[in-house]
Amino acid sequence: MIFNEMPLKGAYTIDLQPRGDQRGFFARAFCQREFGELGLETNFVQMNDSFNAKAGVLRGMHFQRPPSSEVKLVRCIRGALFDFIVDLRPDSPTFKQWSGVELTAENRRMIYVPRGFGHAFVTLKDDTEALYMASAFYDPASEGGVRFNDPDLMINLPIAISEISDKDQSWPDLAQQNLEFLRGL
Ligand SMILES: Cc1cn([C@H]2C[C@H](O)[C@@H](COP(=O)(O)OP(=O)(O)O[C@H]3O[C@@H](C)C(=O)[C@@H](O)[C@H]3O)O2)c(=O)[nH]c1=O
Repeated sequence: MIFNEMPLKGAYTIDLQPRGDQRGFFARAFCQREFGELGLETNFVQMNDSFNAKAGVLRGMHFQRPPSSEVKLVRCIRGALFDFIVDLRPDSPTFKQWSGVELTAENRRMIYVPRGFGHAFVTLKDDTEALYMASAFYDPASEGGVRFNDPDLMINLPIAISEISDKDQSWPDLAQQNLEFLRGL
C-alpha cells in the first residue's frame, strides 16, 4: 500500500499496490503490519456499507466523542464520492482546517481519518457505495457533528447537494461548540 499524509496531520490517503497478471490483479486493502509500522490504528470493529442512490447525497460531518472516538478507513466500491474531513483537535496545528479527496471505484483510493476529525462525503455519481471500517462501535449518545456549510470552515464542494438528513443540516455552528474533549487525541 502507498501511504501519503494529507495536509492535516495524521490523516492519510492510501493507494493500492496492485500485482497484475492475466487474471487481473491482487492488492492488499488493509494490512495490520503495514498500518502498525506507521503507528496507525490496527484494530477495527465495524465495517459499514453506505449506499447512496443519487449524486449529491451528503452524509456528515460526524465524529464520536471519547471514549468512543474512532478512526475510519473509507473507500468507494461503486460510483464516485468526494470525501472530506476537518481537524477538530483544539491542540492540533491544523485545527479547524479541512481537506478533501476524490474516492472512486476506479481509483480505489482510501482515506484514513484519525480520531478527533469530523468526517463526511458527498456523492459525485448516482448509485455510489462506500465501504468503511471503524475502530469503535457505533455509539449514538457520543455522536457529534459539524455542518458542511459552517461559515468558519469555508468548505468548497464539487457538486450541489441533492439530499441531506435533517440531523446533518442542523448541527450547531462550530463557534458555539466546545471541542476541548478532543484535545490530546
Ligand atoms: C453509523 C451507524 C448508523 N446506524 C443507524 C442509525 C440510523 O438508524 C441509521 C442511519 O444513521 P446515520 O444517519 O447516522 O448514517 P450516516 O449519516 O450514514 O452516518 C455515517 O456518516 C459518515 C459520514 C460517517 O463518517 C459514519 O461514521 C457515520 O456517522 O443507521 C447504525 O445502526 N450503526 C452505525 O454504525
